Amino acid sequence: MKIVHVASEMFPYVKTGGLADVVGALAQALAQKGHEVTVFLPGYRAVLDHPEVAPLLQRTRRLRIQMGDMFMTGDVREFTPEPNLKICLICREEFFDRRAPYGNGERDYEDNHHRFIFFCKGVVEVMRLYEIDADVVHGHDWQAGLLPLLLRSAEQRHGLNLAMHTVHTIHNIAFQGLFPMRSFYRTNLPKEFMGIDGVEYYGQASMMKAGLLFADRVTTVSPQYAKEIQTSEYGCGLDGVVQTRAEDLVGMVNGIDSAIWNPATDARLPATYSASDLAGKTACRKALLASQGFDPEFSGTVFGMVCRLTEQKGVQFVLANQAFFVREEVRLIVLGAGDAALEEQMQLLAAEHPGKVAYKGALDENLSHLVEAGSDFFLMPSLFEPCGLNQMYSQVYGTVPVVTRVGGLLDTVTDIDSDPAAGTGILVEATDEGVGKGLQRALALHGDRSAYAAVQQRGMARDFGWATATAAYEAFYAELMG
Ligand SMILES: Nc1ncnc2c1ncn2[C@@H]1O[C@H](COP(=O)(O)OP(=O)(O)O[C@H]2O[C@H](CO)[C@@H](O)[C@H](O)[C@H]2O)[C@@H](O)[C@H]1O
Repeated sequence: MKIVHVASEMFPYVKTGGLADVVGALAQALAQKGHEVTVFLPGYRAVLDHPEVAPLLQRTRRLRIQMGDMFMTGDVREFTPEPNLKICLICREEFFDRRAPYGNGERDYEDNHHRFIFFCKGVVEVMRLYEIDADVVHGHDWQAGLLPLLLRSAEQRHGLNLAMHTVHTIHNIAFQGLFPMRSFYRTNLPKEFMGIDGVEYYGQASMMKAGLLFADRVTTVSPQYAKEIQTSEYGCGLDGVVQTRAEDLVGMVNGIDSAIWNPATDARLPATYSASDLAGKTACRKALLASQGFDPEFSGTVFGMVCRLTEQKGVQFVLANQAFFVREEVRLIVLGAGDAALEEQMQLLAAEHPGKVAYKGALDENLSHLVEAGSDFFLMPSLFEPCGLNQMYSQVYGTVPVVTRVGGLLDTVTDIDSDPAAGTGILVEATDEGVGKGLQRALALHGDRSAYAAVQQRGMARDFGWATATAAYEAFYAELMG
């Protein structure tokens, strides 16, 4: 099949969260299965400067993109990291040559709507220039939301076929790409799409809504989240729109990239290990504790957490339970950047209890692997979680996850009390008290070394590799094509 993915992030070139891991792994897995895969990304500074990209990069074509009543120039540069996989970067310095993809750390860039209208239009234009008649054009999240509409309108205008089918995947419905309706003219789409049956959302325009309404099929990243986003509790205001697509909506759990997240081969760790020999895990634990200024021989319980520091990830529940971490014979190690207020509170907690709590507010790929490998428990008490990757990494790294009963967490972690024979983690309610109970259950489990070891072994035996997810996407594409 000829498959085009359109996304704003892709590991290893640019990553702010799980979207990057998924796009990177899925595109590669499909290419390895013999499909002809093209991935479109914005030409961010991070990508252009990436050491694996710069030597391969070719500037291929100038682009002239209509944005309302003016034309903007840009260019497309491409590289081929491996057979069957081509990456096309839609470049325009003014839009994408910036320090970070979406904002300056304090606020989102004010021209994000122009940037991603330009990006989607650039994709369509390159597909036209290269005559890519794709079997499937698969867009991810709000940044690609306008693509189905723009594709179909370009096909009409130019009288050609660009895509047989379009798919839109929701990785997180909380981010919707809202922009002022007065900027809609920049899309050059017919006015009929401005209304309530189009992109209009409470007086603004919503790129996510455009993707949801106009893609042939909609997917999300777990069956549970597919159900949840049809409710007002989790739909973030778009539940009504999702309901209208219920028949075309499917939830498929992400995989994890076993070439990168595998304790037996992980080059980022000081020692590797497997279920049959956990000596390397002990070495990682010591290295993790030492890296945070703790005694490497500490024998209590080590809790780790790696996430974007936002309410979604339940950081507030951890902060609300700070008395637990201060009182008990435990260590807490948190890695995550994000919301300024949460960062400040976490910083304060670590500063007040330097012997017990460590916090690093930055993106650090190496440390994220060490936290996964060296902790006894991984905390992921999300308020909502479309799929989640770290709870899967944790299980295969022999680190017992403590997670809330939501979204993909519910689909991928089995509770040790509800199912003692198959349990791989601790599931809790998404409240301060629920998380507090989970922490106590973790302590009790860790106190019973043979019970803990059994849970660890069951987690490590689980297979979350991309083979299953890739097969699911292939079957889904095949069904789409009839
Ligand atoms: N400070 C830091 N340093 C290094 N690495 C860090 C880091 N902070 C986070 N990460 C990494 O970023 C990734 C986070 O992935 P998730 O899927 O858990 O969450 P995210 O909410 O970003 O993704 C959204 O999209 C994905 C993909 O579909 C869904 O799984 C998820 O539920 C949805 O919210 C992991 O690889 C993690 O290790």
